[in-house]
Order: sequence, then C-alpha cells, then structure tokens
Amino acid sequence: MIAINNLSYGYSKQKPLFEDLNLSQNNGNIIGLLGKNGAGKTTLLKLISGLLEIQKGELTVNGFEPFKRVPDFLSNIFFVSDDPFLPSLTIKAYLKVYGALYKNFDFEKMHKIIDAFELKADKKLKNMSFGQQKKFIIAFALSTNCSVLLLDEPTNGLDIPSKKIFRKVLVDFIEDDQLVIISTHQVKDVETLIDKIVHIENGRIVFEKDVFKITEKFQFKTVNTISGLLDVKYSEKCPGGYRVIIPVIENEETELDIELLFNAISNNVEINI
Ligand SMILES: Nc1ncnc2c1ncn2[C@@H]1O[C@H](COP(=O)(O)OP(=O)(O)OP(=O)(O)O)[C@@H](O)[C@H]1O
Repeated sequence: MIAINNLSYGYSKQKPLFEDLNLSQNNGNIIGLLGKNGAGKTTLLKLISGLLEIQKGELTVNGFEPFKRVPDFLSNIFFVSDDPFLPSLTIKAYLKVYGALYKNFDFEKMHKIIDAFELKADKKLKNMSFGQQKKFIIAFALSTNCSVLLLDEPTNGLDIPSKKIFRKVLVDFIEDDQLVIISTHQVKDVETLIDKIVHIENGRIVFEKDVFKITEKFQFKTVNTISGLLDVKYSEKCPGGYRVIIPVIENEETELDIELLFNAISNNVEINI
C-alpha cells in the first residue's frame, strides 16, 4: 500500500515539482501513471522506491518510509527503471545472487517468463540488446513477487511480438495482492491491463479514476460526424471522422481509449464521474 500526504519535492528549491501531492493506493490494483514529458512520473516512482528523499509531507509504502531503505522495505518493492543498470553476469549467475534478496522469489516463474521472452540463461546481461535487457528485468521484477512493482516505460525498446508477450506475462503472472504502477507514454501497450488511471500535471494529480467507472459513464468511439451528437465531452479529428468521448447511452459500454482520455484531460476537459 502506498500513502502519500501533502508531499512536496523539487530538484531546485526555487521551483518545486510537487507541492501538496496526495495519493493513496491499495494493493490489488494495476495503475497507469500518465502525464506529459517532465510531469514528474519518474520522480514520483523514485520517491516511492526510496531513491529520492521527500522534502515535505509524508510518504509510506507498506508502512515504511522509503528513503530509510530498511531491508524489509527493499525486499518487498521492485523498481524497473527506463534504463536498467545490469552487471556483467549471466542470467543464471544474476538469479543466484539477486534472487536470494527476495524472500518470495519464484524461480519457476522466472524460467517461464524468460522462455516466453526467448532469453538464454547462459548469456551475459551486458552483451544483450537494450530490448533483451528490458525483458530480463521485467521477468525478474515479476518473479520477485514483491508487494509493490514500479515499471517505468516497461515496453520502451520491446519489439512488436515482445509487447504482446509482455501483456500476456503481466496478465498471467501479476498476483492479485500486488500493487503495480506502470508509467508509460505507450498507452496502447497497457490499455487492456490497467484498472486505474492516475494523471499528473503541473505537480498535482489531476485525474484518478477506476477504468470500470470511466467506461460505465463514458463511451470512446469513432463516428463519421459529430453534428447531432449531444453532450460531446471531447472530440478530435481522425481519418474518416472523429474520435469522441460521450456519455454512455443505454448501457452500451465501450473499451477505454487511454490516448483519447489523456488528450481530453490535457485539454482541461472535465471528466466527472
Ligand atoms: N536529476 C535531476 N536534476 C534536476 N532536474 C531533474 C532531474 N531529474 C528530472 N528533473 C526534472 O524534473 C522534471 C520531472 O522529470 P521526470 O523525469 O520525473 O518526468 P517524467 O514525467 O518522467 O518525464 P518523461 O515522460 O519525459 O519521462 C523535469 O522537468 C526534469 O527536467
């Protein structure tokens, strides 16, 4: 569980990035963390994982203050950074050394995922491509069975077949009691996975809603024309017509279009639920 109350943080004292930020998330959710470039997504993940120290307010993860980095905290959280640093070890050797740090590490799960990603256990991590390294660290993160998983741009560098495998391994191997936060711009890669959207803008959380509540209230669809449509919350032109967000009519729910929702929120459209 993550609890953030009135958090302030800035890289420079003159211009804080976050001021009075509040966020509370329970385990059992997969959260899509969205926001424009520079909004602070990576910084927030670093604060949650204890790589940066909060300057004001409160931040606890499973009851621990992250920056204290006590072993019981560290063994139950895993942060997959956008650009992971990996030592000059084979996968096999890495698992022996680092797997032992996580009390619930599941070696069988690890082998299933590295097979799915077509990685070779006797290959040195340093000699792998960026995409292969990303796949390895995602496999490792999932296998730790940590209570909190933080994934920063996890599909960045993955080819098209690997993105499909990524979605499948997340569905198959995330446990019901984990809290997973995925920060990404590649929203199509995670659209079907996430059950909650958190959108950061100007140092604040400007939108925080469950996906099922959004799709219960709003339809996301492509139409030929918007003339005659009542109560269009947001629209944008696309080849052959318009992509629109409109209220659900007669229980006719659609799937969430995260990109459209992102654009609506970024254009200050109120999506009240
Ligand atoms: N080490 C640092 N020193 C100073 N400023 C930093 C540092 N790291 C990030 N910043 C600044 O903090 C702000 C937030 O950066 P952050 O990387 O958290 O954003 P982001 O939402 O993850 O962006 P992106 O979507 O581009 O990855 C940016 O303005 C960035 O320039």
